[in-house]
Amino acid sequence: MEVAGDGGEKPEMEEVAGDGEERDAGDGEEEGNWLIAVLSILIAVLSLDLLCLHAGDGGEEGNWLMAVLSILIAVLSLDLDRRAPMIVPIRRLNRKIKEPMSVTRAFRGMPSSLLLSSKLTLFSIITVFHSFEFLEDSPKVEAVLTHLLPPHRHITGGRHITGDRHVTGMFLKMGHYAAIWDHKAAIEVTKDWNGIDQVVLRNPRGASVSLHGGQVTSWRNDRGEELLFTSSKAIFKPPKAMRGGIPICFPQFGNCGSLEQHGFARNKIWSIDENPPPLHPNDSLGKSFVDLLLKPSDEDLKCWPRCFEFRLRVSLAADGKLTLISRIRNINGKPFHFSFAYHTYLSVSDISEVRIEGLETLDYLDNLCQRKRFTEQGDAITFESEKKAKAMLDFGDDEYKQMLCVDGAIIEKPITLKPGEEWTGRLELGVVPSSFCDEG
Ligand SMILES: O=P(O)(O)OC[C@H]1O[C@H](O)[C@H](O)[C@@H](O)[C@@H]1O
Repeated sequence: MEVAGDGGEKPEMEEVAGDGEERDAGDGEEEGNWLIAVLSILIAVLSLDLLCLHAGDGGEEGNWLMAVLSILIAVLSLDLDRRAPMIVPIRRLNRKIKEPMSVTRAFRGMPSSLLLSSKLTLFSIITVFHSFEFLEDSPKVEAVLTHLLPPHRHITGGRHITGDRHVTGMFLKMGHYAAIWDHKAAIEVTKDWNGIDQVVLRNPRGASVSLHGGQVTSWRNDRGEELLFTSSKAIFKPPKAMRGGIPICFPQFGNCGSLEQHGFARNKIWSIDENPPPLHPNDSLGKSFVDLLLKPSDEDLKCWPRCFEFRLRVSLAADGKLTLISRIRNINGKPFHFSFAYHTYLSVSDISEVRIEGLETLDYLDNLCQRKRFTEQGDAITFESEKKAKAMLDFGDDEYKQMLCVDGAIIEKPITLKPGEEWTGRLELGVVPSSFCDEG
């Protein structure tokens, strides 16, 4: 498998050419148009036939109308193959929004007759994008400590408090690195500890993602140092997710629902999606990445009867930034709700030196206090002890000192997806020079 920017994947940029651009015949969409055209010609012939049969008996007006309309539809459908005029307004519309291609290209491969109804989907995607972003700035936080850590903040050193809280962060920065660009970005499929396929991203630092759970198990800096935590007591046996890396919690976070703890996605075998709906070119070019797919099995449908497709892109940029993009789609049936988390186990050298900034004044639910709601008062969260490690089989008694979870999550107010709608949630992890290190 090859990566974009390395000659392997057709650059997605080609798809964003000008509004009047002609589309390639043979891009897969013409099948629907041809079908409509052939059906329309058939109706036209039938109408003309009826016209002959009933000539003079007063019913021919309706038949003429149908024949003319069918011919018109046939001509339009054939024309769609050449110019796809219905796609143009959607492209124009997308120009006005932030992420045009991620939405426009989601329409590819659909018969043109469905494009109009897809516009509704377009808006719901945007709404979801916005509501997801809204949470970052909202002083009234709906989820448990939902916030985007602002750039140039650091995680290191500080004051001490105790807690087991859910902290959500979409961009987390820490430590120090020097950037080196390596054009030999590539991915490689190997086996994980259980013989299950895992994808290794090399760009030039490394990251690994197992098809078991779609779980990122490793993310390294340019010195080969591991940035994600894995417990020395981790159990590497399905069906449980191993303790470490970035397990995906879906369709439920924690035990707030009828499903198993953190939902079933982290315990399932995902597949590699060779032909995913495209994302923005910036999400591909110059990065090594893999697209994974999870669809419900018959067994999943018994405990959670919702028709969904969960696409996960894991990508590694040349500067070492790790990005996870989840796209969850309701493919038919009834609306459904879900909660979600990237359960990000970060490796830290000493938890007593860790300091999380950027969450002040936000609300949180404290798991160690029966999920009571509090408002964060301090200028940073720090840790002085813990209360759960000893009770956890797959976690060393003292390992809490080397581990910190800061999750991008939707917890308190689940996402609702109507049929055809898609939700996207993005997690970006980067390493930046710490101001604390600089001061040192
Ligand atoms: O043990 P797991 O099912 O993997 O859950 C791991 C952890 O997930 C969340 O962070 C919960 O708040 C913790 O209470 C729980 O211990």
